[in-house]
Amino acid sequence: KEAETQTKLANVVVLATGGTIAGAGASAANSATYQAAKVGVEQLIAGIPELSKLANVRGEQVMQIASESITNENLLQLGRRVAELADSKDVDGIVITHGTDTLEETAYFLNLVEKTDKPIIVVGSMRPGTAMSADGMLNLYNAVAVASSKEAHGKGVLVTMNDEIQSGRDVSKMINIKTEAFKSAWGPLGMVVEGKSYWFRLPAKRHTMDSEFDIKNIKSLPDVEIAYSYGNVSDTAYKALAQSGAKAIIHAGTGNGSVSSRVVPALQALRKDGVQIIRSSHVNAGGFVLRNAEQPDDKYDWVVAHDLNPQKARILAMVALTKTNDSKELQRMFWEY
Ligand SMILES: NC(=O)C[C@H](N)C(=O)O
Repeated sequence: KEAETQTKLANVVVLATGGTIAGAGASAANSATYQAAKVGVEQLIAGIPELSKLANVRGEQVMQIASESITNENLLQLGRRVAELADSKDVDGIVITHGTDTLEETAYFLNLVEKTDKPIIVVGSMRPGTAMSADGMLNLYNAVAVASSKEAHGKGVLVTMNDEIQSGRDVSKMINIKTEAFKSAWGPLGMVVEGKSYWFRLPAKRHTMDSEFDIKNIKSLPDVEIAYSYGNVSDTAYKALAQSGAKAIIHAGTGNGSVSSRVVPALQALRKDGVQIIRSSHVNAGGFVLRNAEQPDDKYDWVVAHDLNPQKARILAMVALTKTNDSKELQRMFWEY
């Protein structure tokens, strides 16, 4: 009987990349002062014996870094490993443990390029495992629960933090000191409670199986950079980024992705030189940038990022530029993904 239930469990692979979920502090009181990326994947899994009731779980250490240091090469390496595992008949679901600082970028990247309907869950924690009320254990338990569930198939890359199931496309780190850190302007897709998931809505944007992008066809990612806007901003950063080889610049704009009159001439000139200009917004609760609102995008041949924040806009721009450098095509992709 025991053996029978064992064989029915889903096979879930935990790909560990580091972050605070693998962090360690000097004392249990250190919830904010600690070193990220210290604990190995075997130890993370062994720390939660209850996982064995949810799935057959095995771990792989893909890298061991704090996520603020992730590079495009790291993204590609992770993406390729995820694709290999997703292609394997022996794998039913994939969990990626990740630092929270760039978790939203990696989750969105995988959401765009992984051609699978198998569950891919990205998870992190706000406190290291050594701290009182550490959140990593439950977040990881929830990630494995969702990864091993039938209902999570075909819903794109997901993020399980603070008992919520979020779309990897929409979710963003909104605060750096609370365990309730990850939010989406459009709300979570569901909840996971005591190892069971409860769903309320589905992602509307193209992802995974329905995406025109495939990690297997992406050899490298082009240089896309972000320039931040504010009162009295100068055009120095924009020009410098273009000069250093950026193929597209994400304008992390004020409000509705608005552009200072001090910067507009430089952006017009850069576009004429072939650099793609993509207007996003750095407003905290989620921007909503529309074409030809605030700036004449049609006239200047600029692109708008719509509701994608600057760091997510950078991910889509890089992936999109592997296929096209046509601004109209880029804009279509920014509406569809
Ligand atoms: N909470 C965290 O995971 C933060 C850490 N700096 C990281 O992103 O790796």
